[in-house]
Amino acid sequence: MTREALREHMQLYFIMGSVNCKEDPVEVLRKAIAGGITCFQYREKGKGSLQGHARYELAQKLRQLCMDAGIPFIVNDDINLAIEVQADGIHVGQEDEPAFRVRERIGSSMILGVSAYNLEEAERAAQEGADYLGIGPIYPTGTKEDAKSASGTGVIRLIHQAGYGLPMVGIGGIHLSNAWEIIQAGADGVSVISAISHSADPQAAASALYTAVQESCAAQ
Ligand SMILES: Cc1ncsc1CCOP(=O)(O)O
Ligand SMILES: C=C1C=NC(C(F)(F)F)=NC1=N
Repeated sequence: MTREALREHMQLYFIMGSVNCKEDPVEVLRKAIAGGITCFQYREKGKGSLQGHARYELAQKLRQLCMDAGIPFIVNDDINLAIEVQADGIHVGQEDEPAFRVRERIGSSMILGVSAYNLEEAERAAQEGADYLGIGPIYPTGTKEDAKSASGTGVIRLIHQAGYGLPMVGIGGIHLSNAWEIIQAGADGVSVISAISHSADPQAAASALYTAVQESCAAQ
């Protein structure tokens, strides 16, 4: 996938695991896709998360939905699972394997996403061959237990101005009311978990977010 195609897919990047949903994760993703998400990450983490065969089974079902919809299916952290289910990509955080080692394992065909909290981490990720960056947490979030303190949109502006040219999304506490600030600061899109996964109507939530991002991009 070209960098520009990937940039397009970063507009509304939904992330979810079974822990983030009250309903059946397969149904939540089906609705989110109907609402217009442009990329999906399977992030099975935290208390009560699925392991082993149950995790593999769910990953396969979610991957099939993404394939049918033509959107990238990214796996968080679990490189073996990503390779096993032939995911389109892997996303790693700063505490995980260093990006350059992950790249050695997955090769150049898989998408490699890397989390960055500040300019220094973004710089290192760019040097180590990341295909996109996830910057955050931008706003306070209750979804990731060990999240660092919310940085605000300044770090997105800083990294955008550094001009690495990598597609990037903001993440952390993003909702319909603040999505425009993420785009206005220079991100190519927004990444959300609870704004969609906790919604009574994931399709409507995704659709509203997608419209908000589209309008913010047009205003840039
Ligand atoms: C995975 C992750 N990384 C930084 S914040 C976060 C959680 C984002 O969840 P939400 O969109 O519900 O705030
Ligand atoms: C911790 C994370 C930070 N950013 C992203 C993404 F939005 F995909 F870039 N995913 C994560 N799991």
